[in-house]
Amino acid sequence: MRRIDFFDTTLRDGEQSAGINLNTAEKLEIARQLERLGASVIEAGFPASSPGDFEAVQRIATTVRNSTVTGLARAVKSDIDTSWDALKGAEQPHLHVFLATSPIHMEYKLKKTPDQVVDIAVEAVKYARSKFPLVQWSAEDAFRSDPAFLVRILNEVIAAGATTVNIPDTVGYASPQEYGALFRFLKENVRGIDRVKLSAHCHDDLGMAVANSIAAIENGADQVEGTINGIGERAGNAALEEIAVALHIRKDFYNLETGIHLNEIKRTSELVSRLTGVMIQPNKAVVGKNAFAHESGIHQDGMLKNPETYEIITPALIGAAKEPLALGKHSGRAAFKDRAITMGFTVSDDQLNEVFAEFKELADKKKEITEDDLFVLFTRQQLEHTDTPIYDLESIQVQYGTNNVPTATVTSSTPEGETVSVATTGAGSVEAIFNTLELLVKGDVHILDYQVSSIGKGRDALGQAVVNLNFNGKQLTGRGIAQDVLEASAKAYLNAINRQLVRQSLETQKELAVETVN
Ligand SMILES: CC(=O)SCCNC(=O)CCNC(=O)[C@H](O)C(C)(C)COP(=O)(O)OP(=O)(O)OC[C@H]1O[C@@H](n2cnc3c(N)ncnc32)[C@H](O)[C@@H]1OP(=O)(O)O
Ligand SMILES: CC(C)C(=O)C(=O)O
Ligand SMILES: [Mg+2]
Repeated sequence: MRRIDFFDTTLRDGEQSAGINLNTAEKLEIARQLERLGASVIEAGFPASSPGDFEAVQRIATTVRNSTVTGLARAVKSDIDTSWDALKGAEQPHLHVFLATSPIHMEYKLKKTPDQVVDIAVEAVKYARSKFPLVQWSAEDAFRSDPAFLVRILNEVIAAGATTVNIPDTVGYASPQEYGALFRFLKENVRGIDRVKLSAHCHDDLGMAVANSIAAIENGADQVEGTINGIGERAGNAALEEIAVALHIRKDFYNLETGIHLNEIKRTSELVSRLTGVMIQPNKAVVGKNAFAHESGIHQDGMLKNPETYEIITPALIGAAKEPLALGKHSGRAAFKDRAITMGFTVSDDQLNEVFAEFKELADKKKEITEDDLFVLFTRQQLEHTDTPIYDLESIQVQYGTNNVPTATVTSSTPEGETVSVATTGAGSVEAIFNTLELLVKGDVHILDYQVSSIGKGRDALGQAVVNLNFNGKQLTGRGIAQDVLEASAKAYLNAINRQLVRQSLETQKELAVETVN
């Protein structure tokens, strides 16, 4: 049976979504889960883009063993060298190098003639192959490129040693029929195309990314690229879970295999949603909370008589139906560790002891510990473990009354090691908190977006706040969780700031290390 490889770019193109920034611990958790999901290739980041991305790619490359790990590079020697340093520890070092081929990108963005673009692409692929056994070359904005020029440059990069060639619809402009026809045309006209892997990479600007990816498969693509939950730049990328499930449910029609473990889909989707802070729309295909909810009487009647009347996918197929062991204040470490592993976390014994103590404290406060509560405990422990001096919220007090001006008082330790108390007012309680934190934090902060939601069900559910802000010119997302949404909001604000402080400290350490070597 013909096999389609799944190339997951959640950690690279997915992270390019406005407002998402994942640190190394978060990226590693997602990468491990993608490995369990059965992704053939995991694009872990863009090593030359920042020290943080370099570190994440390097950690993932040396940790993941059952998926090929790759990183993105421009057709520039220094990007390729940096990527080699990040990826050389991988089981099978793989580089993804790209260069735009459409007239508009070549003329206005690259300021190069088509001849120069061919030369640069060939040189980059040859140089990459002198280091990497596997090199994927992507023709950025391929769909808006001249097909004859695509044939020419693909002939050349394949001759130069590319092992995969990718034909992206970078701006999500294609229709399924046109995108499929382009793949058929390239299959028929490019020299040596059957010796390399042919890949499709679609964006969802017109809502056709999944349909276009499947059209490419129908016309000869060996690999599809996309992200979990379809996250990505602008309207996002093709949602890999939708492609995998569509190929499985319509196996009668497509007769293809993918290597994707479908029962890991739900867990992967939730992990990505929670770590990126990007909620899944309830009616989203496959992983939306309503994807299996039957609400109307006629549908419910049909379901009771025969579930197949209205259900073409079962929750069990994507791993959504498994009932976990209940955890509460009487539970011990064994069940707790088992649940951590089931939920996709990798915890050392020391980490486990630390989180277990927090779990017991929470279990004393709450009737029922839900999977959402546990998720918060595991991620908080992993994400806030840092030696970098940061802001650490000690207490918060908010005075609110319909006839008073809301006032917040915050006490926090600062990166300088002092404990500071600050108070000020705002139009509402949240604004008072944010205004107070603005006085506390050294630097320029602007709030861009703010959302609160409850985690789990019931009156004692935890509150989650997500704050998207600009700190000294950097766009950052912070999350905070607490029993009270006001405390969660303050924590989310400081979490965003602290993430940047940790990132800066990492960059300084890297620079010092380079200076020492030189
Ligand atoms: C379709 C895609 O998703 S492409 C991937 C997009 N992802 C990202 O851009 C995220 C990571 N990017 C970054 O961190 C930064 O853009 C960097 C580190 C790569 C480069 O930063 P800077 O050196 O400041 O350059 P800047 O981003 O302003 O401009 C990009 C430069 O790369 C050039 N460039 C763009 N694509 C390529 C390519 N594939 N190969 C070679 N050069 C390229 C541009 O023409 C521009 O060159 P110019 O400065 O001579 O005009
Ligand atoms: C870097 C390339 C593959 C890309 O993301 C695109 O063209 O959309
Ligand atoms: Mg893309």
